[in-house]
Amino acid sequence: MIIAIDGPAASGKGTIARALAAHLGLPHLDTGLLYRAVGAAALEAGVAFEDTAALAALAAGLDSARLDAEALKAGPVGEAASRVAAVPAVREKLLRLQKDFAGQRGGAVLDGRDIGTVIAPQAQLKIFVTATPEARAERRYQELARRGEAVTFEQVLADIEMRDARDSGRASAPLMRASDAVLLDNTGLDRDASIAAALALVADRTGRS
Ligand SMILES: Nc1ncnc2c1ncn2[C@@H]1O[C@H](COP(=O)(O)OP(=O)(O)OP(=O)(O)O)[C@@H](O)[C@H]1O
Ligand SMILES: Nc1ccn([C@@H]2O[C@H](COP(=O)(O)O)[C@@H](O)[C@H]2O)c(=O)n1
Repeated sequence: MIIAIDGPAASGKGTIARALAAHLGLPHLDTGLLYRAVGAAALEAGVAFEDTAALAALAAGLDSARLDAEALKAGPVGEAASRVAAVPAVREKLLRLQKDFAGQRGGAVLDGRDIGTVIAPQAQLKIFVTATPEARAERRYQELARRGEAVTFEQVLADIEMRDARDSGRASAPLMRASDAVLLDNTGLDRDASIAAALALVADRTGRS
């Protein structure tokens, strides 16, 4: 069974994806980490976001087995990820890896922006997770504060709104709800309630509880 989870920044899609994967015993891929890794590599190498050939080369050379999720979740990397993710040649280089992960025997859970629309349109269950920008910014602000990053709520909200606009507005595989995706707005739901709502969708769709 393939489960595709998409949604805007800090909506909680990764939290849900991990929980569903653990519950069902399926492998999970946080596809945002791939774009974050390319963005981080571009920042480190001083590659301009306009240099699409160099960005594509960074994506092609990515070692997905050696991603440091903790380091890649740092605030500035998200903005860089969103910039490189708008480059079609970068997306092209990361496509095969994601499609292969989705297509592995037994199934998988993937979360990102284009899983239900591009990576795994054949998924048995698609969930589009969202919440208000303010709720999402508060969650991410608390997370960054716990990590010791010196940011304000306003900065986090501005970053999220800018990223959402870029991710939704780009020509290549924009952030959007697949026509057959179930909408899960978890604005008023805490972490556990959000996971429970997603588990109920799994049970409803597959009969597995
Ligand atoms: N329903 C919820 N209520 C409150 N906090 C939540 C909820 N779901 C997730 N969180 C917390 O919000 C933060 C963002 O969640 P998560 O990383 O799962 O979002 P995401 O959509 O995967 O983010 P990203 O855009 O970085 O991929 C985390 O600190 C997580 O623990
Ligand atoms: N399938 C995806 C996943 C992510 N992106 C881009 O990466 C950025 C960072 O992703 P997070 O999930 O870690 O926030 C995101 O803002 C997107 O630009 C993508 O394009 N497609």
